[in-house]
Amino acid sequence: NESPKRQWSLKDFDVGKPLGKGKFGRVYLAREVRSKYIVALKVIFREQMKKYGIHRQLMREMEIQTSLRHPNILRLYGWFHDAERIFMILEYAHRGELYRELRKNGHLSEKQAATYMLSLAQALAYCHEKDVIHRDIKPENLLLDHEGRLKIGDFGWAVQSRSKRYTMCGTLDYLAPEMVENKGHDFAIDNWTMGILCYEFLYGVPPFEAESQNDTFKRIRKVELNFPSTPHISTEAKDLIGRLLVKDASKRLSLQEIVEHPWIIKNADPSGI
Ligand SMILES: Clc1cnc2c(Nc3ccc(N4CCOCC4)cc3)nc(-c3cccnc3)cn12
Repeated sequence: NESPKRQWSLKDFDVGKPLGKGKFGRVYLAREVRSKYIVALKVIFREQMKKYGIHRQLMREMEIQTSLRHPNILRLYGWFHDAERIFMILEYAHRGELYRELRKNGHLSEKQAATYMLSLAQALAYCHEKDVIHRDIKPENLLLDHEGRLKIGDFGWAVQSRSKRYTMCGTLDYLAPEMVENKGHDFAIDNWTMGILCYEFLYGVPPFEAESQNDTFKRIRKVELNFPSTPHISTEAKDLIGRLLVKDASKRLSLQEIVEHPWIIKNADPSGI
């Protein structure tokens, strides 16, 4: 039973400190005045939207994120606008960006990495069931709630479609070969990205990082994957990464196979924490 979509406005919120800057605007801590409920308020300037021509993409993002209900997907409760800004009322992730945790500790334990991989696989399986390809799962878009549970935060590049997509998106390090070679891509794109993320969770750096953009492209195209000797990572973890970072998209492990992989079964905490 849907709560009636009420019309929100800025006067319904006490706006607090900025939480961070996104690409097209800022995110603020805010409290809904009547319920005292804490939310994150993402503010995007119409000027910026026009300049980057992201109006359609933003509307698509909001349609998509509003319709998704999953413990590992950040809720979008609603939105409103005034003359110069669009406001998105988002679930507040109390422990901020997973990125910060990764930078603070250098790399994650195998148990923590496997737990986040399981949460991601379950969230993406849910998205794919609803024909949503996220395409931009990178640490900056991953947030942690008050219990440390992973939340996919930003659906900025998500698309709702079955057809192959051609728009270039994502940070270089996360681009899959089919995107670098500008072939079409589909759901398997998120599986490639999970391989990149798993590697980065365990080693603290993405696998194809290189001095120049060109070198990164070359390493991605050749899937030039090597595992440093430290930190020591289990063979099962390397096996999972090796089965995701596969050039032929049709040969990558499916989300279901990720969930059933021995390394995940052995190390992931099903509670997501
Ligand atoms: Cl959407 C959305 C929902 N919740 C958040 C959030 N939450 C959040 C919580 C806590 C801390 N702090 C915890 C103590 O140490 C200092 C940081 C930061 C962000 N951050 C961002 C964001 C966006 C861009 C850059 N940087 C952060 C977006 N968010």
